[in-house]
Amino acid sequence: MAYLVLANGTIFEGKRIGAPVDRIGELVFTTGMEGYLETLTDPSYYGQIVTQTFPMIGNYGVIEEDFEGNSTLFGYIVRELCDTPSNFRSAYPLNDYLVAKGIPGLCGVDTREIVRITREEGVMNAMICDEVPADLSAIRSFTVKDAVASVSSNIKEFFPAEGVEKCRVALIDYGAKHNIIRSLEKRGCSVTVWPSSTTAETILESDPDGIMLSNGPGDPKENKECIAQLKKLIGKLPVFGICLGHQLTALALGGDTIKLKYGHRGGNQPVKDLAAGRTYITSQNHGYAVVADSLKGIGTESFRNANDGSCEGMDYPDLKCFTVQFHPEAASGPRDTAVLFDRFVENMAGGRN
Ligand SMILES: NC(=O)CC[C@H](N)C(=O)O
Repeated sequence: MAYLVLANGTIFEGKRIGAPVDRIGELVFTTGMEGYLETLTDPSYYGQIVTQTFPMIGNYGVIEEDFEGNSTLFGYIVRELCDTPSNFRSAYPLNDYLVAKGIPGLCGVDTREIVRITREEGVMNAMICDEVPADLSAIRSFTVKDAVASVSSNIKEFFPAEGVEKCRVALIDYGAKHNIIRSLEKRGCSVTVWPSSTTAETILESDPDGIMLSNGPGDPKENKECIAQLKKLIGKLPVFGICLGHQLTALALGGDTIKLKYGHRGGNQPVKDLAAGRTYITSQNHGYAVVADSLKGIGTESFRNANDGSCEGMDYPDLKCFTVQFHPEAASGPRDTAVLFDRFVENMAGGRN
């Protein structure tokens, strides 16, 4: 028996999976019904213990081609872990992956109850452990720190366009999912991935046609240096920001972000396109949101979450910049908003500011 101990004192009993280590993290849940490999390899989960609400995980094993990045999450909680995967693409069972990556987890946990508590009380810290600690202060005081620096690449990397090169994109890697790169390559863009610590001057010297700002982990406000660099980039070239990239753009332009009660994670988040009046079902993974009102006169809210009314996108037409909170690259989840990559390519093909 092992335990998941929540900061509010609730204790769940379960069976160990993955690496046999104790770990504290921020406990979150994802409602994705598939895509556990993409979840496990999305760098935006750095510092978090992820609970899967879908009751059986691991039944199609591990397929490395589906990975979105490095595994940086701190823990993994499932109702039932399948150790007899059946899929022609599966290379090995999921537990082998968790062990190899040093990710501790629990199975046999009532994940519905975790969701109920998190929805009622808000997101909180928790610990995966073999023995319940007498004092919960270490759990309560944990915070996710230096998240972006911990997951961003240290080196510049180049990915050629598929077919004829139409545009050259500079992608700032705050913890980018691979499918952002693939979505651009497919549309005739070559992509240079830059570490998050790169200066605006270095990026501008490389003479790209546009700048893509990736997703990434942690509190957007922590990234003071990245925000300072963005202030020098926005307005110079077409910009497209996703998730953390959306939040950092808002902060760079003088706007504000807030922490949501329990965030949006999964492949079934309804988002309304405010100009077109239609709603898309989107893939999401975030705990913070932009305060649209804080950007009055600077940008307009383009998308809004149909469940809780939080901001899901901003347009800054004068700056040839647009950003979204959800994930148009999907992986996993619905691909309905992939058309936003086409909009970015059109902005780049239309010339520079
Ligand atoms: N996927 C992301 O980019 C997440 C952004 C940010 N870390 C948040 O949780 O809101």
